[in-house]
Amino acid sequence: MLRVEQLSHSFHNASESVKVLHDINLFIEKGEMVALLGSSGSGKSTLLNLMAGFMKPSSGRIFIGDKDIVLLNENRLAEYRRKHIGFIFQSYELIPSLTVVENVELPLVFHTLSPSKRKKKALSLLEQVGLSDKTDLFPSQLSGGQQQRVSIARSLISEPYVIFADEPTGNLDTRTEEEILSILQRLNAELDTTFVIVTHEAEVAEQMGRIITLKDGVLI
Ligand SMILES: Nc1ncnc2c1ncn2[C@@H]1O[C@H](COP(=O)(O)OP(=O)(O)OP(=O)(O)O)[C@@H](O)[C@H]1O
Repeated sequence: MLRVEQLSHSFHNASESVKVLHDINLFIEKGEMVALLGSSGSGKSTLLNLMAGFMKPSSGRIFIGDKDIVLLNENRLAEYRRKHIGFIFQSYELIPSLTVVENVELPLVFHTLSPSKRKKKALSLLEQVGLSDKTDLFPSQLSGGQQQRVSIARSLISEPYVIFADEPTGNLDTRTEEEILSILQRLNAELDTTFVIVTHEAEVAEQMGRIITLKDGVLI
């Protein structure tokens, strides 16, 4: 369901062009939970950002389902991302002025679903991540692990084909990391949502169904 073919990417600055991904090919099945493992600078975030449609590759193809997202123009790509792709960031990226439930509802603002149905859905997801008692608080009133659980609920609300997570436990202590990983594993099993999780920690990667390793921009 997620297929990358001959993907390469270079960054250009004033004087030079630096190639950071070299001819990447990979296939991820629906419902898989995959770790993208590699040391700092190996190109993990670049690959994730390309697959999530945050930027365009220098060359290659990225199919999500049967759609090559590289061919979409900026507007179409933004719409596609909003409807079909979920994202979990290391630093949560919640909106501080919105409550927990409003943050979770946010990806559905352009959706045709009525406000009451949106809220119902958000509350149900917050229950699934164990935050039913925090729905009307603001992000600053939550711990890091709780904020990450809000962002997990938010990533699921549009029922995306795939959720990309960039070092989702990078800011958390070991015990909270375990909690977050077990929530992701449970959601993966229960909802059959596909997860691609970037990490530089082998212990985190070992808890996923499959490990894809990047070294110096090459899959090994
Ligand atoms: N916008 C950019 N402009 C120029 N070079 C970049 C840019 N973004 C990333 N790079 C370079 O591309 C390479 C891969 O970076 P990337 O962030 O994908 O690695 P990473 O494996 O995710 O690293 P980390 O674990 O430290 O986040 C690095 O050498 C980095 O310096």
